[in-house]
Amino acid sequence: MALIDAYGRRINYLRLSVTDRCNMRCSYCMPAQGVEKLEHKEMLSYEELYRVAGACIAQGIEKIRVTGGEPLVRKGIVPFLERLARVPGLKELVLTTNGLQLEEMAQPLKRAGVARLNISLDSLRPEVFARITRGADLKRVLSGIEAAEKAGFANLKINMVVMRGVNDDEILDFAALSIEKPYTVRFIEYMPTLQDEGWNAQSMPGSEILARIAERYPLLPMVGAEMAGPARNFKIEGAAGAIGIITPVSGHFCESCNRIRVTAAGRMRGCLFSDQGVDLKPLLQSLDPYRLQEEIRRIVTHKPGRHHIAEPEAEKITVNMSRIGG
Ligand SMILES: Nc1nc2c(ncn2[C@@H]2O[C@H](COP(=O)(O)OP(=O)(O)OP(=O)(O)O)[C@@H](O)[C@H]2O)c(=O)[nH]1
Ligand SMILES: C[S@@+](CC[C@H](N)C(=O)[O-])C[C@H]1O[C@@H](n2cnc3c(N)ncnc32)[C@H](O)[C@@H]1O
Ligand code: SF4
Ligand code: SF4
Repeated sequence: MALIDAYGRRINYLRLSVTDRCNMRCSYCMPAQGVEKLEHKEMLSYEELYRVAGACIAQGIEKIRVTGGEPLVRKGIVPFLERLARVPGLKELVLTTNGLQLEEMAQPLKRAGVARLNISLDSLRPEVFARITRGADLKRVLSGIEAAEKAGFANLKINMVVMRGVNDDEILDFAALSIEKPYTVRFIEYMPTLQDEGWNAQSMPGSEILARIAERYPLLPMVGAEMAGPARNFKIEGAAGAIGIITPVSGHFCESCNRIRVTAAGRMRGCLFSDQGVDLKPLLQSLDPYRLQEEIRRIVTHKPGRHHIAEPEAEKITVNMSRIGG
């Protein structure tokens, strides 16, 4: 079965946020005081998440990315992933993490059947990293990345949100990382999810990021893989890894969007930047197993064509990234 939306886009990728809790407080993701936490009963249980994932896979989802908050802080995550990885029809189970717990968890995640990891890392300088994350220890994340490599995770992706005046002076250092290491280092435009004053001044267009890298290193364009996310990829000649640019603000990739989301509060939504969605909890109580599948199809049918975040006259909505999962 295939899920096709009103714009003819094939939806085969689910981003599943398993918790709103996080052991970092990145400045671009949450306000300094943090965000109001969900109560445990407001979140889906693993059993419920498993049923939602199963219903999505039965409808045509082939790739699930587990995210959060920080997915690795939820107790029992490894057995849950192990069970999820075995659902027939699921081609790829992948995870996005801040890397803080990978030193201990990389091997168990590999054994559980997680195919790939994307790791967020916004600075290679301890003080800058601590400032952006409001206190996290860079060393632990770097050891976590190493542990992931040792555990056998190939094609690690490193996600860097570029912020002008904060970490843009490290763009070339991150690009150089892709020369030595077989990682795909991805530069992400800062999105106005918090509607914070001055985000526009900090958000750096992908074209400028690319130009800075291309000035120093010749870049070769690469072809995108099937079920790939939103990045455009390049390679520095002779590099072990690759470079990706994700431009949700300056050049949105909505026309090729292939995803739906489930938030930590158990809402399925069609678009990162739209409030439209459905509360899955009552559907999971229903005795009719087809109601959940019908609602998944309805969300896909009504999926918005695109976001309008870069348009000054558009309605401004605050997007709680740690609940939605990015
Ligand atoms: N605007 C927008 N941004 C997205 C979307 N999906 C992911 N992102 C952002 O892209 C960045 C990277 O996301 P990841 O969690 O690594 O997922 P991905 O890029 O889909 O990963 P791959 O499947 O490995 O390509 C994060 O900043 C996300 O918030 C999307 O559908 N719309
Ligand atoms: C919400 S986090 C959840 C997973 C995990 N905690 C992590 O940080 O990788 C998922 C992704 O969203 C990205 N993100 C959060 N807020 C963002 C923003 N305002 N602009 C761009 N990317 C953002 C993060 O950099 C991260 O790569
Ligand atoms: S959810 Fe991810 S991006 Fe948000 S504060 Fe936590 S580590 Fe940072
Ligand atoms: S903003 Fe919405 S439509 Fe555009 S790529 Fe993201 S989820 Fe898809």
